[in-house]
Amino acid sequence: RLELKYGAQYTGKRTDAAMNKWRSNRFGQFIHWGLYAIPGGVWNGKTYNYAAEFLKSSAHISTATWDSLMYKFNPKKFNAKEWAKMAKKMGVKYMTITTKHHEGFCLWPSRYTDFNISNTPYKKDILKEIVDAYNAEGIDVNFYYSVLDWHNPDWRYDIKSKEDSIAFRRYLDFAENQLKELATNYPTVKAFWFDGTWDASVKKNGWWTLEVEKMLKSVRPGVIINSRLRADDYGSRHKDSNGELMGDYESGYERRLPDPVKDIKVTSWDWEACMTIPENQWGYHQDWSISHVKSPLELLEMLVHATSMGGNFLLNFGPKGDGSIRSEEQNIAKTIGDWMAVNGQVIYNCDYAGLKKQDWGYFTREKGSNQLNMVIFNVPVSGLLHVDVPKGMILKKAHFLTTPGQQIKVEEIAKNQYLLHMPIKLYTSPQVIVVECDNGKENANKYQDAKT
Ligand SMILES: Cc1ccc([C@@H]2N[C@@H](C)[C@@H](O)[C@H]2O)cc1
Repeated sequence: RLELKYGAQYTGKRTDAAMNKWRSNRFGQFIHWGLYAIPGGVWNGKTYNYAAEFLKSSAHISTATWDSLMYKFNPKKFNAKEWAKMAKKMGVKYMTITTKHHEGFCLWPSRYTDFNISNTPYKKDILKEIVDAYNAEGIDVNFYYSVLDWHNPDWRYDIKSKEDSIAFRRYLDFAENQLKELATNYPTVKAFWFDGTWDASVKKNGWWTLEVEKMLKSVRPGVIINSRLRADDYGSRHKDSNGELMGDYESGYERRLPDPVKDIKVTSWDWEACMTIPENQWGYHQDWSISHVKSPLELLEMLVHATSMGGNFLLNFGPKGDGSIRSEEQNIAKTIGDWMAVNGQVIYNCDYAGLKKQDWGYFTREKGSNQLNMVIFNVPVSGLLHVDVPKGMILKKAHFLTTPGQQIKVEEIAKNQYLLHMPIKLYTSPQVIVVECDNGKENANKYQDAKT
């Protein structure tokens, strides 16, 4: 093991109330909203297929031109309460919003830069309106903050000279001041989601990433920090040079999920996957015909997949420049929300159940419960749902979550193997079966292993 000054500060999962709430939330709404939402991926009549929040670079727009978009930011259709109501109906328990993305524009009236909401025609503290509206709906609010900042002249991608290190040190002070401002002025913030930390300049300043984590936790005790902020003494990110996870949860899954077999080890730490609805658009893009747009059921399966592996799922919305939410996103919120209203108990406060992944879908289990949840996406033509149980686990009764009176046949077919007999019919939404189980029982060894 290497002696590290800026490595992981603890090992294992945090079990304090704030982290237990973060974990039990499971389902969150990501919101990417900034000046990039105004052009929405189109510049001088040309559509750029790359991520809309990168239009400044994909369309080679000068900083002066891009920054002048600030004078056009005046979301006439913005209504924080409507956003929060839609999120509530979708069934999210938390929301993470871009306070400042790579463009450097701040949604809050920061006293450390004029490139902020107070100098737009909108003027008001839009971040406060959003935080208050979501909190009023009982939804926790987390802040995304990009360390990478295209606007601030002190930003550096690498440190190649004395001037670079002097300028970048000014930048790090600026960023730390902004973060302290956010943690102080928005006291209900529950977590910070850092992005834009992959460049050499940040990797060479691992000390700063630990200083920021400590500062935020002293200003806002219990606050949760993602691993993506952190670099250690040797520039190792997310996990330190001893392989220990830094920050409070792993945030390496972006537009992808851990494999239920190959990546099963993620079940031993906290993690979150963030996901776009199109193939790769975080900010609003006018033309979603340029890539696959995930259906509500595809996204719902990802949410269940994440819960089944003990992780959170953060689904991204990109509001338009005028503050309205596009119809595809409204539809997804409604469809997922309708399912969550009936089946949310197999997501909220649920975790990895400890069983082997099966083709028909996913297992989840509520902490300390003797009830096993089975969420079925792929109904077998036989109607027979195969279950392999760990040694000592016995399956007893089962029923569809929505029809507790109607038993589903549970048949033990071999040592630690069961079949559940699912009625064969057309199902048009993911089905949930709850199974009463006993642990720590010795199975009657009535099954003979073959000799080979
Ligand atoms: C190469 C690359 C850089 C930054 C990103 C940002 N991280 C996501 C969470 C979004 O904020 C995206 O703009 C994505 C890809």
